[in-house]
Amino acid sequence: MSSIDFTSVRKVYDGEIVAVDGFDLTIESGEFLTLVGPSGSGKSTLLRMVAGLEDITDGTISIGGETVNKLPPRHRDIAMVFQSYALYPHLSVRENMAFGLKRSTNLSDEEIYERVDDVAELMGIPELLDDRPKQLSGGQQQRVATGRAIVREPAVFLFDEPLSNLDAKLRKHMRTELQRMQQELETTAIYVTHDQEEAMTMSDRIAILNHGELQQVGTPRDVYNHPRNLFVAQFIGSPSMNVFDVTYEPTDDGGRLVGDVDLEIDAERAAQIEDATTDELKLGVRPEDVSVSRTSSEEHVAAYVDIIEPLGGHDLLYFELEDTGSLVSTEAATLSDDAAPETEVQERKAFIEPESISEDAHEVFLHFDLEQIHVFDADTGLNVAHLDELEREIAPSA
Ligand SMILES: Nc1ncnc2c1ncn2[C@@H]1O[C@H](COP(=O)(O)OP(=O)(O)OP(=O)(O)O)[C@@H](O)[C@H]1O
Repeated sequence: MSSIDFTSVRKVYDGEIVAVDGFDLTIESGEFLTLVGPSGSGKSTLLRMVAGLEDITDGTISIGGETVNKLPPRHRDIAMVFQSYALYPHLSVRENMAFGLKRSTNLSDEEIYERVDDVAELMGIPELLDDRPKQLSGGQQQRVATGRAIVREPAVFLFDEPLSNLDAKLRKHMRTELQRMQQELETTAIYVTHDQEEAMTMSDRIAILNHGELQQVGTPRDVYNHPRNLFVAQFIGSPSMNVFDVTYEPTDDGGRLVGDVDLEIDAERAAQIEDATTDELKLGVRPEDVSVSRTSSEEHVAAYVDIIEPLGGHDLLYFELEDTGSLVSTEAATLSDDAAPETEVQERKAFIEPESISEDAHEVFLHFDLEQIHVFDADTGLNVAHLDELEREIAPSA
């Protein structure tokens, strides 16, 4: 078990392409940390620098307290699992799993095959040990590739999108398997993925990257509920957070957000907004924090039903705002046929059944849960709830 420390890590390719810029992070021993971010944000570069497959332009990376910048990959005590499983086609599963150990340790054949048997048991593949890779399904090959990494008992696992070649169902299954395996072994792991659902379900913490810079690191719940900036807010969560352009107007007992929508806010949030660098703000609200009703109230936003996407367990509903035409998504439970009538959800659902969309009565009123809204400074993208925290970072002695 080993912690991993990144200190001011920077990577520049060809003297001009800045792939990673001033990356600072400590991954605790035994932690499962996922790196997410859009394509080109520097995830693979970071992973490859930990593995020793890429030079570090500036800064240091330490594993278990030892700086590894100049250490060759084979001395770093890491094992990497890639998107392509890279199994040797002419070797059996048993030989594939034993291959690395035979080359890099002084263990006897007997000890090596004993370890291979134990790991095959852990990965649920003992009956495949005599097969060749081409006889295996994608999921089975993935297990062998992971098993081959585990057999080496490394201090650190590095996963580079290991599930992206699998179909959706198998992916979910393997996600659970990898989690179980990691909990059992308690090996420090860095996992790179595009798939934010994978990140949310598997990780102890998630680090979100954009343009080579760390945007936020925290538990899945933390980054979802308290996004530090607009980028994180929109990147994490599916469907994405709804975002509106608004400006702020003070009132006697708080303030109002006015623009695409018009909402009253309390004094605490008003005080946060007053610290923003600009009057231009972005209001964010997650789909599950928007509710729909037929009746108007003081704090509502008038909208029209646009699209209904049935997703099985629930429906995803899209509305167009009456005044501005902005689209808003929200979620509603799908009703079973025998659900009690008169429930609020059923009434809501009945009101927006597709048949009713063409009728005049399809105007609805959206209510935002004011406790759950997020406000961002449009210039800096920062969540106004984090502005004072940022000031402390900039001027720690103040
Ligand atoms: N060998 C290389 N030479 C030059 N530029 C590179 C090299 N590898 C990566 N880059 C650039 O560095 C930046 C970060 O790339 P990287 O592959 O780390 O991103 P990523 O987040 O892993 O992307 P993806 O999700 O598409 O794999 C990109 O601009 C990319 O074009």
